[in-house]
Amino acid sequence: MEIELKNIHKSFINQGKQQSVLKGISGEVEKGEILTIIGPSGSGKSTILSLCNLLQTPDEGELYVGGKEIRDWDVRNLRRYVGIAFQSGPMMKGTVLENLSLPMQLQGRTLESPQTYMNYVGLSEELLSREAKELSGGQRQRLSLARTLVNQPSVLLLDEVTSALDSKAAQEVEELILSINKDHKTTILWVTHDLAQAERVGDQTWLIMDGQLVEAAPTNHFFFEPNDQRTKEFLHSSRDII
Ligand SMILES: Nc1ncnc2c1ncn2[C@@H]1O[C@H](COP(=O)(O)OP(=O)(O)OP(=O)(O)O)[C@@H](O)[C@H]1O
Repeated sequence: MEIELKNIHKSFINQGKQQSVLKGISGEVEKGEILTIIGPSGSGKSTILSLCNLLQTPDEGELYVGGKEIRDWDVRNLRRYVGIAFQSGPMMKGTVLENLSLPMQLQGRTLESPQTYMNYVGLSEELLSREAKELSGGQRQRLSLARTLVNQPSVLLLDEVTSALDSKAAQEVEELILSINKDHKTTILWVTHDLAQAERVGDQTWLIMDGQLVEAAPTNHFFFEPNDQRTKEFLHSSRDII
């Protein structure tokens, strides 16, 4: 098992009040599997991702990554093992090469053959000397994925990585992610608002509502024959909106 959550709780203090955001989440993700995580806005999906690479720590419960409890991981090693990419593909000031090299630079190393990474994600090598901020949304997202790949992560956490892109770029980035999964057996936890995408790419799907895991099932099963009434209602109302 690559990821295992056992009764995970997480609260935040917001405006002086304690807000319980995850209320006892338990679930498992196998090595090489793509888990799609769906649910209403504010239900706790991104918080689950943030626990898996120690951007946050759980208040209660156990979380195993690669068989090791999250609190036993050295943060720097964990972040090499678990890569994360966000909606906007955030870049620092500087060239594409500087941005791509960042993970190595942080380890005091140099990135060998940046061209290989550029080619892999479908970016021209000529872009290496350009300012990263000048890239289009789709190019930035490709670069952001390339940057996570530099560490050869076993797990990738994806938070709405295609939702800011036009449909062509979104499709291309989606295909890129599927080939990363296939080529490297990377385990992927993929938060998305796009239910059609969750259905297309997932092996397993979770529905999170109000900090609880309402339903976890193989993706086909989840979309065709959901068990829980709340899943049926969520799928129904979301499809109405689309
Ligand atoms: N670092 C934080 N500090 C305080 N509150 C937070 C923090 N991170 C998340 N929250 C709160 O936790 C709740 C769940 O947030 P989270 O981002 O996990 O939801 P989500 O399901 O990913 O939402 P969305 O689909 O809108 O991205 C929200 O009410 C949010 O305000």
